[in-house]
Amino acid sequence: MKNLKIAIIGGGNLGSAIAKGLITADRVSPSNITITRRNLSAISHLSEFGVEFESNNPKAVAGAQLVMLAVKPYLIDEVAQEISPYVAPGTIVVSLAAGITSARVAAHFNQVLPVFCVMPNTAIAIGESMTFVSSFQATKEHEALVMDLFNQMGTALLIPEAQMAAATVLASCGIAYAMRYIRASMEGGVQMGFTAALSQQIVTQTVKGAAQLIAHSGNHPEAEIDRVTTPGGITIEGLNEMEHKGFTSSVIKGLMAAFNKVKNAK
Ligand SMILES: NC(=O)C1=CN([C@@H]2O[C@H](COP(=O)(O)OP(=O)(O)OC[C@H]3O[C@@H](n4cnc5c(N)ncnc54)[C@H](O)[C@@H]3O)[C@@H](O)[C@H]2O)C=CC1
Ligand SMILES: O=C(O)[C@@H]1CCC=N1
Repeated sequence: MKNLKIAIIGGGNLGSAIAKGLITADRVSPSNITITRRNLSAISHLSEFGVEFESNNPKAVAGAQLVMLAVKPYLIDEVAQEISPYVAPGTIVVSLAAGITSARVAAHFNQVLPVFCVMPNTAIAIGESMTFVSSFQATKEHEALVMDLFNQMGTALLIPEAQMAAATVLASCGIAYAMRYIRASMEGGVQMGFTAALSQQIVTQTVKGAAQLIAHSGNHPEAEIDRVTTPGGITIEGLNEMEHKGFTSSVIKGLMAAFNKVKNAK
């Protein structure tokens, strides 16, 4: 794994986060990772990690054993076409583009290649991603390699591609929805008199504790809520007011709006 040569095409938010995650996990040598972007100065901060930079995509993929496509979905066809003649036989192609099928990516290559759709979230930069993987034209060995790679940077699950749209919404977009809850709570904290910085510290630790409680116990969240909620007490006042204002319904409606968007991606 250390010697695996990886090209990351598109050093934006996700591509850079993956580069950092790979290096932090210490399973791939930084010098074996090449990251591309049209404007290289925008990713110069990654030089401290020891990765290679390249503005020429064909050069970056030549010699790579695994190529990650981390450009916006509307650029996937163009980039796959561009690199197709330079990709060595047997190269593993990982598409990170939300809403783009692996068959569509695979069709751009003039040879049969193992293609994976991989959907992480930005916590991949710190090894805490929830990542989904689906495979196309791949062997069990390819699957094991890709799963091993992404399991180094959080938790990876192999799923049928048909579930990828829902997975994208719940985990990849989901990290933004969780952040929005954190921000809302922080604003409440400021209104109650905490500084923004202290409010952030309090809410961050509280949300981390909540996530770890259910992760460790496997309990349903409502069982943990029951432990907090004194009958006729303070917590239930807040919970019920949030529900009167449509908290659960808002979250589900937001998820479904995102789900419809990703299912209709072009
Ligand atoms: N940001 C996220 O949390 C997640 C993003 N994704 C997917 O990852 C992909 C990238 O998303 P982001 O990183 O958010 O976008 P981004 O816009 O931050 O990054 C894309 C990068 O590709 C570069 N680029 C554009 N054309 C290029 C080319 N021809 N050659 C090399 N680089 C080129 C852009 O300059 C940009 O820096 C998208 O397809 C998105 O659906 C998937 C899961 C999560
Ligand atoms: O918002 C987006 O389109 C991308 C896909 C998943 C997370 N970010």
